[in-house]
Amino acid sequence: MLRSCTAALRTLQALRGRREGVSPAARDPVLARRWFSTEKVIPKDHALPNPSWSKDLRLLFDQFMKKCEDGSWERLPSYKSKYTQKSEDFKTYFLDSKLVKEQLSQAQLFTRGYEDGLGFEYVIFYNDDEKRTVCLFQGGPYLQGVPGFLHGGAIATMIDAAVGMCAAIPGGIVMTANLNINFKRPIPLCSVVVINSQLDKIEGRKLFLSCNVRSVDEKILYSEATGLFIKLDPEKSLI
Ligand SMILES: CCCCCCCCCC(=O)SCCNC(=O)CCNC(=O)[C@H](O)C(C)(C)COP(=O)(O)OP(=O)(O)OC[C@H]1O[C@@H](n2cnc3c(N)ncnc32)[C@H](O)[C@@H]1OP(=O)(O)O
Repeated sequence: MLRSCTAALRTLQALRGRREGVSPAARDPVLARRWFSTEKVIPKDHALPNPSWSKDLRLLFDQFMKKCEDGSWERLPSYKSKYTQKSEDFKTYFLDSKLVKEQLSQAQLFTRGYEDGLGFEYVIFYNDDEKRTVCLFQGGPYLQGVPGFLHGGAIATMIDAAVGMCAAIPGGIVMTANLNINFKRPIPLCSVVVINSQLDKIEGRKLFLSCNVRSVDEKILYSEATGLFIKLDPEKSLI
C-alpha cells in the first residue's frame, strides 16, 4: 500500500514537473534511473499460477508441468507486452515506422489486459512432435455474456489465441484468415476448460488447424473450431 502510494506520488510530481516545463526525469532521480537505465526490466510471465486460479486450474497446470519434465511438452510464457525478435520482425516488415512510434508504445496483448482473475486466465502448453497445443483457460467475471456464462466473443478470442499459438510456433509470423466456431454448450463463468488445438496441414503459406473446447473431465464438448492462418509475406505491406 505504502509502495503504491509512493509510486503514485512520484508520478504526480513528475507530471507536475512536465506542466512546469521541467523534464520529469530531471526532477526525479528514481524516475531518471528507471527511464534511462540500460538494465533489463524482466517482464512478468502471466502464464503462471496466481491466487485467482481455481483448484481445477492448478491441478491441470501441475499435471502439464509434469509432462514438461521429459521435454515432450513445453509451457509457453506469456507477456502483456514484450519486444521479442518476432515482434521486431513484424514491425520492420509490415508496419509504417511513424505508426510504430506513435501508437505501439502503449500496446499490450488483448488477452492480458485484465487484472488477475477478472478476465482471461490461461496457460498454453505445446507439443512439438504432435504439433498441438493445450490451453488451460479460466474465464473470469468480466467476460460474461448471457448471465452466468462466458461471452461468445471471449470464447472466440481465447480460441483464436490458442490456435494462433499452435500455428505461430511452426509457422512464424501468422495471422488469422478464417476462424469457424460451433458453440455447442455454454461455458459457465469462472469454470476451467481445456482448449485442444492441432495443426492439421500446411500448404505453402497456409496453415490449417482444428480445435475443440472441453470440460476438465472431457465429458462436455463446449465448442469446436477450424482455423486458417496465413504466414505473412514480407514483400506485402499490411496497411
Ligand atoms: C506473436 C504470436 C501471436 C500468436 C497469436 C495470435 C492470435 C491472434 C491472431 C489474430 O487475431 S490476427 C487478427 C485477425 N486477422 C486479420 O486481421 C487478418 C486480415 N487479413 C489479412 O491481413 C490478409 O487477408 C492475410 C494477411 C490473412 C492474407 O493476405 P495475404 O495477401 O498475405 O495472402 P493472399 O491473399 O495472397 O492469400 C494467400 C493464400 O491464402 C488464401 N486465403 C487468404 N485468405 C483466405 C481466407 N479468408 N479464406 C480462405 N483462403 C484464404 C488465398 O486464397 C491464397 O491461397 P493460394 O496460395 O492457394 O492462392
